[in-house]
Amino acid sequence: MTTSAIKAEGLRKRYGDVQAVDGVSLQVETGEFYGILGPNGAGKTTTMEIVEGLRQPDEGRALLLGESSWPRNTALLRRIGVQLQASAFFEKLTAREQIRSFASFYGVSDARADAMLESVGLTDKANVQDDRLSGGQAQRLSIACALVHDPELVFLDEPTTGLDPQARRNLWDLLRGINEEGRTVVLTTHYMDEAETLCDRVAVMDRGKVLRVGQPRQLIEELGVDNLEHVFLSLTGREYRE
Ligand SMILES: Nc1ncnc2c1ncn2[C@@H]1O[C@H](COP(=O)(O)OP(=O)(O)OP(=O)(O)O)[C@@H](O)[C@H]1O
Repeated sequence: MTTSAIKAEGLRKRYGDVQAVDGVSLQVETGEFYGILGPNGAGKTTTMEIVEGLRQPDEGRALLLGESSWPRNTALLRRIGVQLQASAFFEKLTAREQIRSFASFYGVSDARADAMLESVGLTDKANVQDDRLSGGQAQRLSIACALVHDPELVFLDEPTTGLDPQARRNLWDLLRGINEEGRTVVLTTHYMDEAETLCDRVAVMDRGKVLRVGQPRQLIEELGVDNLEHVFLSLTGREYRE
C-alpha cells in the first residue's frame, strides 16, 4: 500500500473571532498536482501552513509523507519545499547569492544551486539583485529556492499572482515540469483557469471549509456548468470575486 503524500483530518484554526479553518480534511496522493482554490480569506494559506508543520492546528491532525507534521518535524522539512514570497529574500543579494544561501542551509552544493538557477531560466540574471528582478523572475527564483534541496513534495502559495499573461504561461510550463519529474505539487490559487490547466484534482474552499474535491473536468460535468468559476458559483451561490 502506498502512503498518501498528505492526509489531513478535521483541521481547525481560529484567530480571535475568525474561524480561519473550520474542519478541513484533505488527501493528496503521491505524484499528484493538487490545487486548493478559494477567494481571499478562504483559509487556503492557513491550511497549507498547518499541513507543512509551520502552524499548530487547534484541532485535527495532518500526516505529511506518512508522518505527523506537528510537533514540527525537522526531518520532514528536508523532504518538502515551501515557496516563500519574494519578500522573504535576503536583502540586496543577487539571484545567485540568494539561491546559494538557501542551498547552504541544506548542505547543497553551489553547483546544484547554479543548476537550479539555470533550470528556471535565470542564469543570465545571476548577478542581478533581487529587487531588480521582474515579478515573474522573482517568482521563478523563489520556486528555484524551494526546489534546491530536491524535495519530494512542493507547496506553492499563489505563485502567479500579479504576473502578466505571458509570464504566467511561462511559469505554468515550469510547474508542469516540476510535477512531471515525479514531485507532488500542492498549489493555492485564485485563478480558476490556472487550476483547470494544471491540477489533477482541486479542493474548492470557502469560509474555512472544503466544499468539494475532484478533477476539474469532473466537477464541471457534475455540476453541468462551463468552467471552474461557475463551479464555485454553483457551490456557494455567489460570484468567486465579490
Ligand atoms: N496570523 C493571523 N492572525 C489573525 N488572522 C489571520 C491570520 N492569518 C490569517 N488570518 C485570517 O484568517 C482567515 C483565513 O486566512 P488565510 O490567509 O488562511 O486565507 P487565504 O485563503 O489563504 O487568503 P488569501 O487568498 O487572501 O491569501 C482570513 O480571514 C485572515 O484574515
